[in-house]
Amino acid sequence: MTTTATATGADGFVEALRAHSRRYHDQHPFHVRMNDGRLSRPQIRGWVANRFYYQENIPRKDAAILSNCPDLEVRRRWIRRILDHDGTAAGEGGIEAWLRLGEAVGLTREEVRDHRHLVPGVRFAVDAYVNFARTRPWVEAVASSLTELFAPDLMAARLAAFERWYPWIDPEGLAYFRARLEQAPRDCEHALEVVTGHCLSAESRARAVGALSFKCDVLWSLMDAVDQAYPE
Ligand SMILES: O=C(O)c1cc(C(=O)O)c2c(n1)C(=O)C(=O)c1cc(C(=O)O)[nH]c1-2
Repeated sequence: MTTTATATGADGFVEALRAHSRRYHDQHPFHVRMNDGRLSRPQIRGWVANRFYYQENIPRKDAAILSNCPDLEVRRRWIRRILDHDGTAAGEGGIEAWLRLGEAVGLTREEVRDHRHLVPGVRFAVDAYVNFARTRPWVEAVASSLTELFAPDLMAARLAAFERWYPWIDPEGLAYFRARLEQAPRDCEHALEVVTGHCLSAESRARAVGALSFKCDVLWSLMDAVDQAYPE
């Protein structure tokens, strides 16, 4: 990508980050087919079961960022992400909402939780993301979360597509995506504030852009693995 070359001035930096929308997984052929209503029930089920591994690892990724972050004020806000996914009691939170999505598409909670459908490429992609957050400087890990800048448009399109093309899925099962429509903009506003506040040199900006590029690869690889496992 040529985007790293433009990661110099403050405006150019944000522009270089936003330019990654061109590499976002909304353009992956599997997502395109999903939003065009062209996926079969087994394909939808395969995606939901595999994406669960991403969902359950997001809070572990965020805990890794917290453990590496020396800034009290950042931690105070970042911790909210873990609570959003884990909830604060049984029956709450994003992971629970994803399990309900699983039930709505015809999967038992057990078969989603025990990873029997999880394919190696999805495991590798998600594990790479968690390892990145554990081992890279925390600001880079924050930058890698910025794919969420592009997520709300995809969530809105996905909600509309599911209601239109997949009427066999109980709309109540889509609550996870509705919640993300509000959570993602709040989360990425904070992440962008952290990244623009900490990355002041050309070098640190290039590293942040590189981190976002890596994350685009994580999401794309995840979709490649699902696409290959559940062919048309
Ligand atoms: O369904 C999607 O397309 C999608 C994408 C992303 C993303 O762009 O990383 C996230 C989510 N969903 C999501 O639900 C979520 O909680 C989330 C957390 C993060 C992150 O990197 O911290 N990304 C995403």
